Amino acid sequence: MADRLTDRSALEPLFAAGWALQTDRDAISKRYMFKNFVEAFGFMTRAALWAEKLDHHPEWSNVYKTVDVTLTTHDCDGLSALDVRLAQKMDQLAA
Ligand SMILES: C[C@H](O)[C@H](O)[C@H]1CNC2=NC(N)=NC(=O)C2=N1
Repeated sequence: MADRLTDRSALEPLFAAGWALQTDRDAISKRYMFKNFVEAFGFMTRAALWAEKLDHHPEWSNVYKTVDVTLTTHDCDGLSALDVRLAQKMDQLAA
């Protein structure tokens, strides 16, 4: 079971990389834009395998070449270190 993130400084590099805190819940979101649908769906496929490996899963949606991602930890009802890890991994995969 993941613990709620107490050291919020871990989020600063993610804000610099385009992630933002949601206003209505303890969650971070980012919009990824790709060249086309195949690039967007390829990203989702690779991210899904990492999500499964980390046993931590995104809330996300895809329209054509746009992927909207929200990360939070349902088990602790807020952000945990797992969200930071998955956000970093997704940024690597999208680069
Ligand atoms: C039983 C299972 O490991 C848990 O329910 C995991 C699965 N994936 C998860 N993903 C996310 N985002 N939050 C969770 O709390 C969570 N819990």
